[in-house]
Amino acid sequence: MNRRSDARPLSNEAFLAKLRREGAARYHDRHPFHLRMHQGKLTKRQLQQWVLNRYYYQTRIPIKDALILSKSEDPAFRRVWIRRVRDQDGDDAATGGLDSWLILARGVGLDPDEVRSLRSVLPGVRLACDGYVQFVREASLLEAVASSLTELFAPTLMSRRLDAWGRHYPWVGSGALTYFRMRVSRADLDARHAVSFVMREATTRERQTACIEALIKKAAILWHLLDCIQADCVRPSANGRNAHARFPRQASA
Ligand SMILES: O=C(O)c1cc(C(=O)O)c2c(n1)C(=O)C(=O)c1cc(C(=O)O)[nH]c1-2
Repeated sequence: MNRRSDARPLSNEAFLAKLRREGAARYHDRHPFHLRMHQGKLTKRQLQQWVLNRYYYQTRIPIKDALILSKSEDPAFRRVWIRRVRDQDGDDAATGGLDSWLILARGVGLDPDEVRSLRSVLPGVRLACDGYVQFVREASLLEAVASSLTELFAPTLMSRRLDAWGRHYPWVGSGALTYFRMRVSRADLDARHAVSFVMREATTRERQTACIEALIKKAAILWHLLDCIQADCVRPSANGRNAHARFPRQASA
């Protein structure tokens, strides 16, 4: 990694191209668990395990975004960024992203209260998501914003996911997929705002390098989350069938 302070900053075009290249190469759309999901190869229980564990990630998002808010001295920045907290928490108890995720949980046959309780979240998933919050807590505002740039790749993944779920898992029902539908445009909007901030603030090569490293770190966190889910529920058992360890309660209705 080039840390020389006399290296000239990349142009915005070259910097953004490098962010895209480094991020895309590591983004979790390529993870074997996602590939299996998109090919329709996940069982109902594996899909449930993903939904249950990913909820923990969702609950960390508004917390890390509140940390980012607290790092900014700029009302204009905060005015835009605070929308991310509201997007997840909603204006009331039934309108936010977290609630949409619980509708998804019910759609895949899970008990939303069980999911909300977080008590069945895998330890490794907890560590990965807490690692994201910890990173943002300790990072500069610029690095923290740069770490959100995995969202550059999220709209394409959401569209692919919507298509795959409609095709391969029709039993889930289209109404349960509102969260993904909503994220296609929201992630795009969020990423655009984050990109313009990063382009404006990363004025030296060192800062640009720190942004790229932050994005790589975040991509690794998302990847590790899926590694944990896969290790728990996709690993082959001795007789060649998938093992389903420690499974949460099913929805009663
Ligand atoms: O389902 C996904 O694949 C996925 C990926 C990402 C991402 O790429 O960071 C986010 C989300 N979902 C998401 O729902 C979300 O709210 C979100 C916020 C952030 C962030 O870092 O600020 N990433 C993501």
